[in-house]
Amino acid sequence: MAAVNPDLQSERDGATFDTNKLTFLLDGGEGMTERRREVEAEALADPEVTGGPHYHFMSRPEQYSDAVRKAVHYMKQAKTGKFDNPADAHWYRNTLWPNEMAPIGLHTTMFLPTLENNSSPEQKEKWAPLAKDFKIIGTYSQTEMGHGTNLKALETTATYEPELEQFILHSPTLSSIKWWPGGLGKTSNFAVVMASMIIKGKNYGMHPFIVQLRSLEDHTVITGIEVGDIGPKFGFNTIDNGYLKFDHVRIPRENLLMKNAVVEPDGTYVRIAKNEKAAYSTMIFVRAMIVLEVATRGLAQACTIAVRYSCVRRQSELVPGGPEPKVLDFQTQQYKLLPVLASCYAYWFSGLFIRMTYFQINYEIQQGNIDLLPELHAVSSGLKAFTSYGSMAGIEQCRLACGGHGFSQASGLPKIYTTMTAGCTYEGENSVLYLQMARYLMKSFLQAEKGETTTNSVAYLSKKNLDKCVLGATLSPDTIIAAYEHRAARLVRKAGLRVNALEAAGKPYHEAWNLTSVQFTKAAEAHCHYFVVLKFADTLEEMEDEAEIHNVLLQLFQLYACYGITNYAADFTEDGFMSQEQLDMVRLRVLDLMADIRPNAVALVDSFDYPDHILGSVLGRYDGNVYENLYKWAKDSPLNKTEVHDSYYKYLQPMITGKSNL
Ligand SMILES: CCCCCCC/C=C/C(=O)SCCNC(=O)CCNC(=O)[C@H](O)C(C)(C)COP(=O)(O)OP(=O)(O)OC[C@H]1O[C@@H](n2cnc3c(N)ncnc32)[C@H](O)[C@@H]1OP(=O)(O)O
Ligand SMILES: Cc1cc2nc3c(=O)[nH]c(=O)nc-3n(C[C@H](O)[C@H](O)[C@H](O)COP(=O)(O)OP(=O)(O)OC[C@H]3O[C@@H](n4cnc5c(N)ncnc54)[C@H](O)[C@@H]3O)c2cc1C
Repeated sequence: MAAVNPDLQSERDGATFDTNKLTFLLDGGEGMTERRREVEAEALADPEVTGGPHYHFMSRPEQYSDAVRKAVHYMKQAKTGKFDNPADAHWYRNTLWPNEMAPIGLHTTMFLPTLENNSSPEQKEKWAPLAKDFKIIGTYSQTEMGHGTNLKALETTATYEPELEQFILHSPTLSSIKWWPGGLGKTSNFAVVMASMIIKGKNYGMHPFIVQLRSLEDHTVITGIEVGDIGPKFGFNTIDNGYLKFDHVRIPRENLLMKNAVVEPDGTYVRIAKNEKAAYSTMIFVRAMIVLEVATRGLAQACTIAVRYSCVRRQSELVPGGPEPKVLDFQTQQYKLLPVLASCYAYWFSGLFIRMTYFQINYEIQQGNIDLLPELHAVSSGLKAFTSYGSMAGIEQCRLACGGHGFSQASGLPKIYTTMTAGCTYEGENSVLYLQMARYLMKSFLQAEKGETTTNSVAYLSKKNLDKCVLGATLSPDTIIAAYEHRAARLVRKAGLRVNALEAAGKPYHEAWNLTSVQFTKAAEAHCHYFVVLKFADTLEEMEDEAEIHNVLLQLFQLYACYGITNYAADFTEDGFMSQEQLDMVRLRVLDLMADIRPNAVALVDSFDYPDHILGSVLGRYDGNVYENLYKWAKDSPLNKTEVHDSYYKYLQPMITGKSNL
């Protein structure tokens, strides 16, 4: 391994805490870190994983094809049983497809979970082993060209025919063509298809059906089905997001996944699930996972790259006539990066929380207790929206902080950005999800107005909130939480009262709601912000005695909270809750906290523990040897394969010399 750039080494030498210990906390324990590192090390040593053509120097068809090669490698490994622990599989996949979507990504994240959670026991026994063993490869096909958000308006029909005990799948219009599902275009031979079920002329709404799309012998498309790739996108080059059109395709009655609703042979419809939105369960699962796995990890990688590079990059003067400083020593550079780094830690702890909560509540739901489903739906929707937007903005900030080299694919940042930003749209567009959370907030507000106690994430709505902020220079977590509670409660209340007032003035509820929806999305955002602050504070409180780590995490917590207050100053001050003096103090504390955190900046990103292969960045290399590797990168560019490019002979030569050597 090459020697570490002394500018980076000095940062590591100056850190006040042991990065390994912080890594353990982030991973959920020392044992988890060790196992992750083992899986990554094994993958990194495998030429099938790290070899192959250079991602950025391939065309899109080549990128897809190479991703399929890797998929086959993954499936062969998985078939040996080595990934029976889902976490192992996850680490392996992250190393195999760094910041890329795998062509079989939907198979593992949505197809298999839907089979497992929406099938009857007999169906699960039939389909899950086939999917687990990759004997069938599937995707989750819900969105249509005309509708992704409004699931009640999905047009694909599944019409039951009792005589033959079959459903007939059909795409009646252009807008009903399934559009976007990952891995649908070329890779999958099966899909869970969400279609409106019609029995004897009655529409029972969206239900999941398992449908074969392609032959298991030669991958040819099943008669009556048209399927293909939807073409180049903003990112996601390695995955074949697809379209799918049905022309009266017949499937057996048993292909309706029947955990939540059964259709008997004579066409009698029997609903089993207690909640009519039971068919939406896979979306909750994925939203809960996106917080940590997509939003936070993407941001953590971007922070790693930008912070390391900012300690290697020297530019301009800090002391007149003095040596060029590391750019991270400029206060403005710290202001670009350190609040983003603090938000990354904040999201991380919320991500761990929602992942754990999902499994706890889902277990209850599986036992038949659905009391906490609305809370889970609201929190997972809100956090998905809040963290994916914050990460998208943060990654872009990291790219800008890298100056010109940030614009090069060599930085790794464009790929991280385009992959991550899709998370603001898929699995529920962010505004739509904030509005789902807002429905929950409105209901909770009405409960609180009636004097009822609200619980869980909205417990603060029925509490007596402070009228005046008591935040002082010590920035104690309790006073910070109280300030965020006050802001969220006030915005929720203001929006709720406006709905009531508009209704009292004669507007129908739906109109009053739409006229308040901007306020409500802001209230939902404020609620999520409060929640993320709260979970960060909880983490600090639960930490065992690791004083050095506690100190630096407390600084990050305070920076996250203070930066949030300065960014949304009006929300905290306009009702007289926070004084101008307190706001001024908070603004200055942001600057002080950045100075406190600055010496640990590299250690804080090193603690994310990303191998260079996953970062895929010349700027963010662990060894900091940026310039020699930028030079090498340029030399490897396909345009440099020949001294004179073909286009010269084709176009320039005839113009310049009047002749052509072609
Ligand atoms: C780990 C990384 C993996 C990355 C890969 C991911 C690749 C991407 C895949 C996809 O994008 S798959 C497609 C995802 N699609 C969506 O997310 C669609 C978004 N739309 C919706 O979720 C819904 O349509 C809607 C916006 C929630 C509205 O639905 P609907 O019109 O049916 O609702 P209403 O009749 O208005 O009722 C709302 C009512 O229902 C409750 N509710 C909504 N969703 C759920 C749910 N999932 N679980 C439980 N309850 C739900 C909601 O709270 C309302 O309740 P009340 O307020 O009426 O009590
Ligand atoms: C990369 C990627 C991968 C995807 N993978 C899959 C997949 O594997 N399977 C699958 O089934 N789907 C997939 N999708 C589709 C995805 O789930 C939808 O695109 C997403 O749910 C948004 O729906 P839409 O496209 O209909 O947006 P629209 O709803 O058309 O959004 C357009 C605008 O309208 C606004 N809007 C819509 N409804 C409302 C409302 N009720 N109130 C206020 N504003 C509203 C939105 O906020 C947005 O600003 C994928 C999409 C992408 C980009």
